[in-house]
Amino acid sequence: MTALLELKDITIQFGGLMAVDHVSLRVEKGWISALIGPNGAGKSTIFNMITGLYKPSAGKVYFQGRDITGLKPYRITALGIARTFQNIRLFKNLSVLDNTRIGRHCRGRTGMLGAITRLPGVKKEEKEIEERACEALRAVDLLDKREELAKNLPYGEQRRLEIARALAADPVLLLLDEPAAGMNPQEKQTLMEVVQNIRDMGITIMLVEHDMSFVMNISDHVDVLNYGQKIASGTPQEVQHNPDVIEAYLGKEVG
Ligand SMILES: Nc1ncnc2c1ncn2[C@@H]1O[C@H](COP(=O)(O)OP(=O)(O)OP(=O)(O)O)[C@@H](O)[C@H]1O
Repeated sequence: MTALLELKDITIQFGGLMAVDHVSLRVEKGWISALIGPNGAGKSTIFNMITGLYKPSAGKVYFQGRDITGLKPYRITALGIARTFQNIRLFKNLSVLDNTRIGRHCRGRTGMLGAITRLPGVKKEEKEIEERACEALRAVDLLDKREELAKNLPYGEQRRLEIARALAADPVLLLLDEPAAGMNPQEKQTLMEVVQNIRDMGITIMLVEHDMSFVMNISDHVDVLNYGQKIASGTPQEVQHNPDVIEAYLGKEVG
């Protein structure tokens, strides 16, 4: 069966550095799939190749069976892949709702001219954008904060707002880059519930995360990278007991 996302032998070099070295992996529809590995292993670089920010020097990215290698980021978003970034990228002085609406612009039809000239379709589209943005906020449990300015939200909620913005693009696959970074245990618990809720909405999730207990608790599948190479793949339990994985984490307990 065709995987929702499939990387085949993707490779990228930066100067002499092989940042990602012939990595193949699959993400099946409905999974929460994690990509883990020590610092500098190549995890974010893989996200950047999936989303079109970097073009692999070799290998292919397939999404829903279609070759999307090297497509522009906006085309990849339009095909159904949305993402968050490691660092917070909100418009701090805009409301929570407006920040979420921005995520929807890739689905807009009427464009700038329509908005300026107030063509009949615009009002309908604006209403639809607002409805979808509210659905995304509900999914991350922030709907009651929609009128707040983004900068007034506590840290954990700002990170959930970023997820809402990505959700507003109506993704089939959502990529989360270190979603739990910097969160306290309560914020992580809420995030875990939110991620599971999003999966239950039928959206497949791939995440990069350093917090091993978060990863091991939430994931259906884990791929492990070290120095740009894939060293293990399987269920959380399988990778936790894999000697190569234990060694990559320098004997630290994984999980
Ligand atoms: N644009 C770039 N130019 C040069 N080197 C880069 C670039 N992007 C990433 N690298 C290098 O590629 C390697 C992999 O980086 P990447 O950010 O993908 O690692 P990571 O696994 O996400 O690490 P972390 O967990 O610390 O975020 C690192 O050695 C990094 O310095």
